[in-house]
Amino acid sequence: MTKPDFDDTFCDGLTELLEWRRDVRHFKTTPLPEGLLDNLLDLACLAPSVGNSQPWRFVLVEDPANRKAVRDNFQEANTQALQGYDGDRARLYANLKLEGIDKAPVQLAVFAHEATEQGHGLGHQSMPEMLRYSAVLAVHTLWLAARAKGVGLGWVSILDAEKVKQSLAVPDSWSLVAYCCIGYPEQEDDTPELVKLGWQDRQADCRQVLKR
Ligand SMILES: Cc1cc2c(cc1C)N(C[C@H](O)[C@H](O)[C@H](O)COP(=O)(O)O)c1[nH]c(=O)[nH]c(=O)c1N2
Repeated sequence: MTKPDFDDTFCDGLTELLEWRRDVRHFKTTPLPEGLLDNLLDLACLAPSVGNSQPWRFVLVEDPANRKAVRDNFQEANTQALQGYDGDRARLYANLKLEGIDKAPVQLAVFAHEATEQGHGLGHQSMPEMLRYSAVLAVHTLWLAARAKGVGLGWVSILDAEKVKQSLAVPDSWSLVAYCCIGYPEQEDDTPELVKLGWQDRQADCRQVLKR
């Protein structure tokens, strides 16, 4: 491959991509064009991984019964989560939409294969969580690649992960990292929904670095 030249125009575009990547919960039902999901997954697989283990495992959730199981799972976990809040915070939480499982045309569960032999154990023997972190990076790469094509992704984690594993009949050695709702967003924004709805502002001092 010819070495690319990441010129200023590219860098400005990359900045905009990072600024305009959103967690999407409101989707159009329009399906993705043929081949686009495969293309996005190919790009996700370019993510870095501990020992080059590439431990991400993708499950495309298409069966309506499985989608319903995940939706029911979310509703139960979300009801429990709500009980952890009181007063105004509880009222605010109850009004948040925290998943797009109802409409997203593509639903993708991402797992980390915790027993993979790929990578020969390099880099995660003392820190086993590195395999899960590697799968997280695949999700983030997918998130950005999707946004670059105008496709939104919403990460759902308000779930009982073990029940998701059972519903989708995946191997025991896989752990759930993300349940991704994917599709065209109803609207685009440069501000996170949780900021707009008053749940959590962006930190003013997010660049604060301790020096030791
Ligand atoms: C690990 C992890 C897990 C979740 C999320 C993100 C990440 C990184 N986010 C999305 C999260 O709320 C969102 O990223 C922030 O609010 C910031 O908004 P933008 O992603 O910048 O739009 C998320 N959102 C949601 O509505 N339901 C969820 O269960 C989760 N879970």
